[in-house]
Amino acid sequence: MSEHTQRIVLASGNAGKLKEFQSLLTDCGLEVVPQSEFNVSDAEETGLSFVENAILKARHACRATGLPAIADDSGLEVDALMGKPGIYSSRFAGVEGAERDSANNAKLINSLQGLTQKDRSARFQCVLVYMRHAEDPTPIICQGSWEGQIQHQISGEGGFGYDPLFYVPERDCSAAELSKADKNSLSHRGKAMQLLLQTLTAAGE
Ligand SMILES: O=P(O)(O)OP(=O)(O)OP(=O)(O)OC[C@H]1O[C@@H](n2cnc3c(O)ncnc32)[C@H](O)[C@@H]1O
Ligand SMILES: [Mg+2]
Repeated sequence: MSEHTQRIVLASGNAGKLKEFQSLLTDCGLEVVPQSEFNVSDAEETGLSFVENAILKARHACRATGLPAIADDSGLEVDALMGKPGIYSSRFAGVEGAERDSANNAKLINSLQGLTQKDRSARFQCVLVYMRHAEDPTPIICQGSWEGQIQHQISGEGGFGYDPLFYVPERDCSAAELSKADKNSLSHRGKAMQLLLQTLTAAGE
């Protein structure tokens, strides 16, 4: 990483992700500013993969600000649902705004009714894209995943999204019951961010 602090836009409108990024990026020498501070709107997620959507988000933020951007596209793959909701995780129940996460969780609980623990395997996926400018032909792409199971009921107050339903075998609790630091050390996002920081450091960027 170069000696001066590089301002980078964080191309996400998700407050839960932003909090996690803040702690993942402290002391890394980067000044990461949420896209809301530049009044950047949410990008249209028209891709068919996490990679495509993360690129669309990053490019949209680069274009609007003229700065490098980091974007995250992530989601939950449930084996019993053949990998759904996947890239459509935030749109699973079709509800926007403050009720979105609870509506998605309620729909997931209903979708898996009658299934025992052995049929509830699932994983979070996260793709991070670092784009230097809107026409960057070689964006850095890093991925992380996190294996777990879908609980029958929600538990815990932390995290966001599907965390209250995501059982973490290593800790015998839900992702919403982990401390922030513990979630970051285990999670799909934490793993992808570690890879991204290593790659940026190795490239001297
Ligand atoms: O696109 P941006 O603006 O970043 O915000 P978003 O919430 O729409 O984010 P995504 O399009 O990447 O959708 C990912 C969804 O997957 C879920 N998700 C991703 N990471 C998660 C995590 O760490 N814990 C719980 N749920 C998560 C959550 O419901 C998100 O809304
Ligand atoms: Mg989104």
